Amino acid sequence: MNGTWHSHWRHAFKLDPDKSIGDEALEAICMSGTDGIIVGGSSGVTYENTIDLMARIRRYEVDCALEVSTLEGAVPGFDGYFVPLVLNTERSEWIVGRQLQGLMEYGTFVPWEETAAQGYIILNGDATAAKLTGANADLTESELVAHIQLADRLLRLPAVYIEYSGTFGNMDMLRAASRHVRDAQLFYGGGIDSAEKAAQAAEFAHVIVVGNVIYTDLNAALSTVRAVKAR
Ligand SMILES: CC(C)=CCC/C(C)=C/CC/C(C)=C/CC/C(C)=C/CC/C(C)=C/CC/C(C)=C/CC/C(C)=C/COP(=O)(O)OP(=O)(O)O
Ligand SMILES: O=P(O)(O)OC[C@@H](O)CO
Ligand SMILES: [Mg+2]
Repeated sequence: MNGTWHSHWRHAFKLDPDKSIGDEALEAICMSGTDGIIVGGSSGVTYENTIDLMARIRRYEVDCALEVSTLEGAVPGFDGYFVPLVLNTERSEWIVGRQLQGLMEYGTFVPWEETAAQGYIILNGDATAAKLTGANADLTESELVAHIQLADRLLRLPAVYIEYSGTFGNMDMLRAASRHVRDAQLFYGGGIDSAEKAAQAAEFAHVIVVGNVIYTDLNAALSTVRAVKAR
């Protein structure tokens, strides 16, 4: 794996600027022992709600990265930036189109040392991100392996993200992905709502990302950190 600011991560929470979280819950998340907080969402992300959330997370020492999903939500001041490229869509707008627009607008301000592309492979067709980007979520295992080779070997992306947002994914698919990743950091996110599921996904992914459960069952969310750190 490449040596970058996120290369030591094993666990991350994803906070959605479009959702509200109280101060106590935010403190518990930031002080949980997680390796990083990712700020990101696939809809309703604006400059205002992103900068608001960043300022609140900034009270804590934890690494805080922005996953840039809209042009208007590109806010300076984060510790790091992830830029998603969706690999399993035929709509070039989501592979390079919006990213080029972003670079035309903010290229001079990008902190390159702290910015990493993420090759997204979206495998839950019901996820907002899948619908938005027209992702082909019904990949066979060999198609998935080809996508991993594309991201890791051909494009040499620093990170590959197996995304099942909203549902716990097929661990056989994640295992297959993990067997074919060589240099990229493998992220997994989707439906982790217990220590058991966190441990299962962490068996194959370098980094597990926990999102929605933060807003429905905070204690279950916190248990996922312990599950990964105890390994
Ligand atoms: C000014 C400054 C300092 C800038 C630094 C920022 C920076 C590095 C800018 C670079 C410029 C640039 C390249 C900008 C373009 C960014 C852009 C618009 C890219 C497109 C990203 C993309 C493919 C978005 C599609 C949706 C997607 C894959 C989002 C990822 C996050 C995700 C899936 C979240 C889950 O969303 P959620 O809402 O929780 O979903 P559920 O409903 O399923 O729960
Ligand atoms: O919200 P969940 O389903 O936990 O997924 C986390 C993350 O992968 C979303 O981009
Ligand atoms: Mg979500």
